[in-house]
Amino acid sequence: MIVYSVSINKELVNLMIGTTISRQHENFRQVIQSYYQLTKPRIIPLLLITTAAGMWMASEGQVDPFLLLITLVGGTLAAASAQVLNCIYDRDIDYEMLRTRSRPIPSGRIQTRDALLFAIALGSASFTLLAVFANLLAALLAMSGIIFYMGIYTHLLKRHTPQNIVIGGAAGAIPALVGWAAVTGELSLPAWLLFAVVFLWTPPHFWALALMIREDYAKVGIPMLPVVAGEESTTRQIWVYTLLVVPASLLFIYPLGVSGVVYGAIALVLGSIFLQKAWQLLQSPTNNQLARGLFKYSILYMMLLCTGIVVDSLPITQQLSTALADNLQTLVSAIPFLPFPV
Ligand code: HEM
Ligand SMILES: CC(C)=CCC/C(C)=C/CC/C(C)=C/COP(=O)(O)OP(=O)(O)O
Repeated sequence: MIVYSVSINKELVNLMIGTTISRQHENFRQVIQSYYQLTKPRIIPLLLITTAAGMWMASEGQVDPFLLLITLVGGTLAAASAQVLNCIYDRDIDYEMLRTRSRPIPSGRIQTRDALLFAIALGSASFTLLAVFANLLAALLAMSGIIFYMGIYTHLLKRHTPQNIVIGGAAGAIPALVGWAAVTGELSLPAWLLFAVVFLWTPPHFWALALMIREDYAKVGIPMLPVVAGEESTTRQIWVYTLLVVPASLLFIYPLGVSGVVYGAIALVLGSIFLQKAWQLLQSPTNNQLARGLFKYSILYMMLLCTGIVVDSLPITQQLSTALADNLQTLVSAIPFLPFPV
């Protein structure tokens, strides 16, 4: 009888220990998940793609894999730090907006003080990694990205002017500079052009989204363009920036000469679709489906444009384009009585 009750008690204790351990395990998993969410992780891959494009262009298709890894990890840490600081600063409005209410700080899963320590740790790790294994310029640029996003966009502009994302968009374009600087240790014209392309792309990217969620912004008094100026004016400005970004993306080919025909073909196709979608939205400014389509496409556009830069810079692509150009020249010169020399 006694033996029987001892064995039951043992089982009970084991069960309780097991439950406690699995509950602790579950809590730990939730804490990690909350810190992860605090960094707004879905945006980071595209920022890194612009960094990678800068690196490939700067190294003419032959990137040192170790430097690539270091720069992408350093860039991730910097972007994560910037996003955590933004989450801390905006916790009041994030609590009010439907889209952001369940973020870790407004939902009470992470305390502000802990988030601040996390942001400082991420920023310090990024600076150290980039300064030690890439170079000081890349590290300082990444830090300027954090300061610009937090100090200029989030603090000075976001709540005060409908031009917030135009000027603030510069923060999102800095990762492209980080990539170029990590390879060369300086910033030259192609790096600034890549910066300009991301900068000009940001208004169509963001305002298309803002058109869909303008009520949320209006509720918390954020003067996003669709709230202040209405749909027609917003779609007009989206159209203007799309008209600027597409030709800007072609300047890599001429006059800069850092990208070739492969990139040119990709940029032309992508640009035409971007213009078509922005034009359609301009014709129907209140059509949410079109706004959603443009927002989604803007992400695909930047992803593929940067991929185009990378593919074009690869030595194999360069060889193929040279061979293609030579063959074309031979073919053309074989045509008799051409009115011009080849
Ligand atoms: C000031 C500039 C920018 C503003 C205000 C802005 C704003 C936003 C907002 C509010 C969202 C929705 C996020 C959510 O639902 O939580 C978003 C999505 C996104 N943004 Fe931007 N953005 C900016 C610049 C950029 C840049 C420079 C990039 C990368 C190059 C980028 C990449 C993305 C991506 C990939 C998404 C989709 C995330 C998902 O899958 O939900 N954004 N952006
Ligand atoms: C080099 C470096 C570290 C650069 C920083 C790049 C960076 C973090 C860009 C973020 C751009 C972005 C998604 C802004 C949205 O902010 P929001 O506050 O309007 O978005 P929300 O409404 O979703 O909170």
